[in-house]
Formats: sequence, C-alpha cells, structure tokens
Amino acid sequence: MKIKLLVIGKTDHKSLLQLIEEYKNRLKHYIKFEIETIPDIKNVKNLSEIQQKEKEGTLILSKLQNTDQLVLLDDKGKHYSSVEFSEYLQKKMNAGIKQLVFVIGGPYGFSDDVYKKANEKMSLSKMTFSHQMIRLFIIEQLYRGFTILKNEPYHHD
Ligand SMILES: C[S@@+](CC[C@H](N)C(=O)[O-])C[C@H]1O[C@@H](n2cnc3c(N)ncnc32)[C@H](O)[C@@H]1O
Repeated sequence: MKIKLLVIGKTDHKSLLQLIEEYKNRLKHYIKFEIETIPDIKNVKNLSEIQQKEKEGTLILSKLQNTDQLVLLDDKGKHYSSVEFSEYLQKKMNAGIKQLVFVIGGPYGFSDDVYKKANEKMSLSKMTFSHQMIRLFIIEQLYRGFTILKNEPYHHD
C-alpha cells in the first residue's frame, strides 16, 4: 500500500517545513509515502467561500485515481486513539488497498462534491487546526501508527 497526503498550498513556515520533512523521512522507512501539493487558487479575494471550496474541490478530485481510498481530514470526522489508528492502518494494508489518500481541506474546508466522493472522514481532535499545522500532525500520527505496529518504543500509553 502507498499513502499520499494531498494538501492545498505550499507549507509557508520554515520551521513547520523542517518538522514535516523530518517526520516524512522517518515514515518512509515503513511505507511508500508522498505529499502532493495543489497550488493555491489565484485571485481568491474575488471568490466567495463556496466558490473557493468548489475550485479547490475540482482540483482535489482531479488528482484521484479510481482505486484510491479517500479519507478526508475533518474536525467533524471519526476519532481514533493512536493505537486504534495503527489498527486502522493494518486493516487497510490487509484489505489490499493500493493507495490511501488523506486530504487536508483549504481554509474553509471541503466542497460538497469532495464530501460525496470521500470514503470516510477522520478527525484528529474536536478542535480546528490550520490547514498548515494539520500536515505535521497527520504525518506524525502515521509515523506513530507504524512504530506501534512494529512494537517500537516511540509510543507510550
Ligand atoms: C482551517 S480548517 C477548515 C475549517 C473549516 N471551517 C471546516 O469546516 O472544515 C482547514 C483544514 O484543516 C483540516 N483540519 C483542521 N482541524 C482538523 C481536525 N481537528 N481534524 C482533522 N482535520 C482538521 C481539515 O482538512 C480542514 O479542511
């Protein structure tokens, strides 16, 4: 199985970028992982929130393969503990899924079309994080999940 993280807009904070790189490199020891960045929509100031979400949504959907399993990161999604998340990853690998795609929405979240296409919604907290910060959090949780599956001493309950 491969895992892709689909995000909108470049990571603009240098220190956040460094941490993302660090955890991305750690994660790559366990699974094929890539981050795909959709460029920011131009002239957003002239667009309503709905128009921006729809434009971003069209771009998100254009990046997907038919066989992809689409997981939206969404503060209203399902909650997992880190151990449950590791079991979730194991189940996906056992199910023979080719590519698991986690998507992070733009500043206003996802369009209706993206919600319709999604296989599931996953929340990392009841709180809302910025679309930049959440990149690091999901990558760290993926890394943590694989260390749990390998019984490595990173996670402590
Ligand atoms: C600033 S938030 C968007 C908030 C927007 N009001 C909404 O309804 O989704 C930007 C993106 O970060 C991600 N995000 C933020 N907080 C999250 C959380 N607690 N769990 C999972 N994803 C989250 C989601 O992908 C969201 O689309």
